[in-house]
Amino acid sequence: MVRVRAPATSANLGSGFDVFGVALDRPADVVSVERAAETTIEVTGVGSQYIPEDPDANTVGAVAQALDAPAHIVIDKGVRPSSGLGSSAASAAAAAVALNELYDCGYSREDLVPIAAEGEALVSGTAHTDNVAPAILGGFTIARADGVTRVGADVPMVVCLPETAVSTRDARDLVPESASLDALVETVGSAATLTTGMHRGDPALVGRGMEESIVSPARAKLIDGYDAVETAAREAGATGVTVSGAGPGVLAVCRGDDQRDVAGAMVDAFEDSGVEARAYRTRVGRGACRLE
Ligand SMILES: Nc1ncnc2c1ncn2[C@@H]1O[C@H](COP(=O)(O)OP(=O)(O)OP(=O)(O)O)[C@@H](O)[C@H]1O
Ligand SMILES: N[C@@H](CCO)C(=O)O
Repeated sequence: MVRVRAPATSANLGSGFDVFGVALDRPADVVSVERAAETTIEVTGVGSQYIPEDPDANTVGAVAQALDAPAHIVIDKGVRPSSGLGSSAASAAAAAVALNELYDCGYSREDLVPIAAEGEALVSGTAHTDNVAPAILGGFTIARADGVTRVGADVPMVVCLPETAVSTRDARDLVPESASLDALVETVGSAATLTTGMHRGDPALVGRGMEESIVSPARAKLIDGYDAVETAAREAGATGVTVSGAGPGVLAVCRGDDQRDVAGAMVDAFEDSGVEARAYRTRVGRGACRLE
């Protein structure tokens, strides 16, 4: 048996829609695989009641098929589905790494990124790689059609998760089909600022670099209390706040000593808006790893 842990991830970071992603040091999924004649799946853990065990409907089934690696697969979910924390990607990334070892397929970590993205195509309609890339490689990743660039980074963050669900497929329908040149210029400036901030481990630059006005404002409307949560997080010291992935999770970048205050302020602001929420104090973390 091979067991692999793959972390939650936050995609987009505002200015990098479908391109940027970070691995978070928690929460995470753990996937165990054993050789079998045909693929079967068992799901336990957070939100498992919402996750299909049919291999044709689960992201790990798509990965087993892409690798031609049938297995009995047990998924222990730590990352709640439809959260904006790359739940579907965490399982797919862990399965890709585990099945690659189980069957000695010999793929590199980079090779496994588009294979794991087959799971994203299954659940969201597009094989976007911005969650599976950091889930497999760790750190901050820049995912393009021609490959992934990884930047090691260490920046404190808070992700606050309201007790509501947003499907990535539905949230993708809200993304505008076109944008003005002004909005594009702002986004390019932000993306460059964010990338430099990740290189330097500078939370102020990363926070400023998340600003954009094309995708996140449209999606924030799906999250009850979003504006109050953003204001509260900034007042508590966050350098930047945006929708995590497709939402409803909200991502805030912190300096470090203010992480507890930011987390508390975000939970309180959600609760003042009538929404239960929990916050994770986390940082940019490592990618999928084998467990003994
Ligand atoms: N192994 C899996 N883990 C989680 N969700 C899965 C899995 N397999 C299939 N799904 C389905 O995928 C959907 C959740 O994926 P979705 O992309 O909407 O959320 P997410 O991964 O939490 O968010 P985001 O991609 O925005 O970070 C749910 O409908 C769920 O049933
Ligand atoms: N880039 C994707 C990430 C979702 O996980 C989106 O925002 O739709």
